[in-house]
Amino acid sequence: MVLHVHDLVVGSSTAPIVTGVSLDVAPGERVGLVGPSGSGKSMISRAILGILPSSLHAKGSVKIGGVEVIGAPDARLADLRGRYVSAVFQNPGAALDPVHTIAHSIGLPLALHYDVDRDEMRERVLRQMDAVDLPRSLADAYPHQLSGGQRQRVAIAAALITSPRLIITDEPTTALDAVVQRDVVDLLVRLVDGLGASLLFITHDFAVLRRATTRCYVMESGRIAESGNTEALMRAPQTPVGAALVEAAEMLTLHGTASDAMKGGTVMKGGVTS
Ligand SMILES: Nc1ncnc2c1ncn2[C@@H]1O[C@H](COP(=O)(O)OP(=O)(O)OP(=O)(O)O)[C@@H](O)[C@H]1O
Repeated sequence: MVLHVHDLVVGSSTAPIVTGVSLDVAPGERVGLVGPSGSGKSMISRAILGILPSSLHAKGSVKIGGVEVIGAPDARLADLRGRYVSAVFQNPGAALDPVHTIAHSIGLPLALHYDVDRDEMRERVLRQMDAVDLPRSLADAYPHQLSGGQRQRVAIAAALITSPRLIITDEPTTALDAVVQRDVVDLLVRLVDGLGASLLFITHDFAVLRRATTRCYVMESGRIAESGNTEALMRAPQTPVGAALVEAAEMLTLHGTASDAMKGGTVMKGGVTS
């Protein structure tokens, strides 16, 4: 297994947040973790990445590529995060450093974890920009000059530049409008499949999950309520929380209209569209 979570408990000294979650992600598999706001999805992703707030603790087992994460020393976790597992979070505007160029942000994981000379770094960054459909002319631009969709492409480029085996995304497209959201999800799926990597896609939105995953776990109040094939679960959810999330997704749609397309294709300085 690329990711094996067994009986994970996350909480503070007074309150449990995640209460005994087990889940698996196989090599090359795209798996969803879906649940209402506050159900504990982000705490699971943080426990997996070893970045829980200091007031919270984790018990149980989280193995990434067979390596136990819970209780592992920080240096080992940092190395694992750089080489084996990457994350893409919501709101890349906040995640990207405003004083650094796009090329710097994309190349940073490579610079931190591998010995790569300047010319090779530039070439790898430019190739990575091609892979996420960002024009090379943006290499020396700054995050504020890009649209939300372009910034999310920068975050994806940075997350994938080290060719990780597992990518964890936590609501990566929530801040984007429908058409840009669909394009970013499709791009992520294409790149993850191209790398032969695995994806754990965290969201509250089944409409997005259907595009991104083949199997999913539904969370409610810190535990897994049900799991199964994403399409099958959407056709026949077995729990009230599953049914409510599917119903909510049916009211939204990822098939954009002409007016969505107008909104999505925001023309940026230099005539670049998102
Ligand atoms: N530092 C913290 N200390 C104590 N409780 C916390 C802390 N951070 C979050 N929580 C609580 O943990 C619960 C789960 O939060 P979490 O962010 O994992 O939910 P989520 O399913 O990801 O929700 P959303 O979709 O809104 O991001 C919430 O009730 C939240 O209030």
